[in-house]
Amino acid sequence: MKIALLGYGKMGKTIEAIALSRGHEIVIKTSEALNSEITAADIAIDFSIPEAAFTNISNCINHNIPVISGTTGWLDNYNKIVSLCEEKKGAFIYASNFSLGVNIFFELNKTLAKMMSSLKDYNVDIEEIHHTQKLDAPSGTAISLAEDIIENHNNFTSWKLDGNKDNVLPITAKRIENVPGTHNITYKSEVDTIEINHIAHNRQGFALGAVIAAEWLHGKTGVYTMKDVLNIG
Ligand SMILES: NC(=O)c1ccc[n+]([C@@H]2O[C@H](COP(=O)([O-])OP(=O)(O)OC[C@H]3O[C@@H](n4cnc5c(N)ncnc54)[C@H](O)[C@@H]3O)[C@@H](O)[C@H]2O)c1
Ligand SMILES: O=C(O)C1=N[C@H](C(=O)O)CCC1
Repeated sequence: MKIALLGYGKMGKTIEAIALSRGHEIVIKTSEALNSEITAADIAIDFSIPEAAFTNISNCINHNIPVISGTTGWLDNYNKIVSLCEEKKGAFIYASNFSLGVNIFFELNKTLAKMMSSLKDYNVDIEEIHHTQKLDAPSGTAISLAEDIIENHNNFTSWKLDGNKDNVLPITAKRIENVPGTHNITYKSEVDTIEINHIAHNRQGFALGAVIAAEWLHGKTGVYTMKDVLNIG
């Protein structure tokens, strides 16, 4: 496939290497708003910044280019993209985390939340740790994990960064040099602790998942998720 990389930072460069190794061609790579036509590409992969994602994705859909987005921190506009995609009969996948490991972790998190739902002696919290250049907090992955706990556990109605109220699931965000992405979910009582975690060792897993999603989406129309791509859960 001819791929446009919208965002050529840490993730864009990792995706480029994996896409080339799988026989794809990079026809556009940009680290700023695109001036040239996107139509040279078969598909676009957006890993840019929160302020740019909505425009980048809309531009692709308006030009009938299928688009994958891994950019986090723009989801207030997600429903607008879904509507645009339906109107234009476009193709779109967003995932807060494209790695296979995290998508398995998402399923574990839902199952654990269901199992813990009636056990009132446990306090739950989510901790995410990322590198110091990350622009958004909490991470998109932590928000996905929180939304899945809220849906599957009776005790919570919302989440909050550093929250400490009943019925509000607290998320803690830490920033440490060079950490690619760690997520810990902890259920703690007076007598014991149950913890599940996912630790990314590098960015390869995110990038491979994004390229696999692009290969899967090419030739389809509609709005999909990584659950559709990986057929898990
Ligand atoms: N979904 C996932 O699996 C996953 C994994 C890792 C990172 N991310 C997300 O991907 C995004 C990028 O992460 P990163 O680590 O590569 O960041 P980065 O800062 O290294 O790269 C972002 C790049 O986007 C460029 N940019 C700025 N404005 C732009 C515009 N209008 N159009 C295109 N590019 C523009 C910047 O110049 C920069 O080169 C972040 O939102 C991050 O949270 C998601
Ligand atoms: O490095 C980042 O930035 C990451 N962003 C995603 C998120 O916000 O969850 C995925 C993990 C890495």
